Amino acid sequence: MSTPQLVVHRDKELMAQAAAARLITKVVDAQASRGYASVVLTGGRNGNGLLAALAAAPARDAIDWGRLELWWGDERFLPEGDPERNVTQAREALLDSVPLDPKRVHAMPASDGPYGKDADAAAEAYAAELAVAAGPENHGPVPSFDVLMLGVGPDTHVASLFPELPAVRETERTVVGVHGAPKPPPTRVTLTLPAIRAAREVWLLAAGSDKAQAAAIALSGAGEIQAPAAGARGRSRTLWLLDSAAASQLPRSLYPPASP
Ligand SMILES: O=C1O[C@H](COP(=O)(O)O)[C@@H](O)[C@H](O)[C@H]1O
Repeated sequence: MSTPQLVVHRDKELMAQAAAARLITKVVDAQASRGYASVVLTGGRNGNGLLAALAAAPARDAIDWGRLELWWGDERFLPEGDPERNVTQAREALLDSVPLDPKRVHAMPASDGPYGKDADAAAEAYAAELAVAAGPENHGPVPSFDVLMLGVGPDTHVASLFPELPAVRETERTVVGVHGAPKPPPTRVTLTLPAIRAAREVWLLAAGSDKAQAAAIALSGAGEIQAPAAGARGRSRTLWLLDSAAASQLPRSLYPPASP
């Protein structure tokens, strides 16, 4: 697993634009070398900000949208089309305005879908979908995602892995249902840390002063059960993309002050 690297931008707008530019390059490179790219999207303000910046970037046309596999790191287990669902927000920010192949858009099940209100069954089904997509060259029952993005909650949660809840302790299953999440809605579906760690690159997005303490805790040696963001690592690269407000409480050893 890789050691976290940090990139700090002036503000959240610049962070979103720079992350969008970085994602375009990553996807174009993967498509050039392998024919397709696979990306895991995150919900939350910073993830949606990145998607909106991508929608506004002229270079977005460099991506072959029909050869992009999209997955989600977590979902709020709500009815299809609910405005609080991560996929609904992603569609609004970007997905509805680009020519994706619907067969390659792997949204997590909704609470009015085939599994009804059973978030555990929905999680099992998503795990099976991931397993089908994983090839023999992959490291286990999930594809080797090119980039897996994660927002970071003020409590250090990533995806729907909240501190101390059973989901963050999962070591076998790749997707689990979450019950009693401290952030609404209480029922969710999430990738687990083993699935997250199958990604080539994991990018953690943190902008705003409400993320400063979480970033400082996760990057200062905290355990992943207490601070799930600390356990989110990519196989080749772990990249924290921050704005200066979110970086404001980092220890100086990690983020030295700018030279005069
Ligand atoms: O509920 C969620 O929250 C986190 C963080 O969101 P933010 O708005 O505080 O940035 C997000 O990463 C996750 O996907 C989402 O379901």
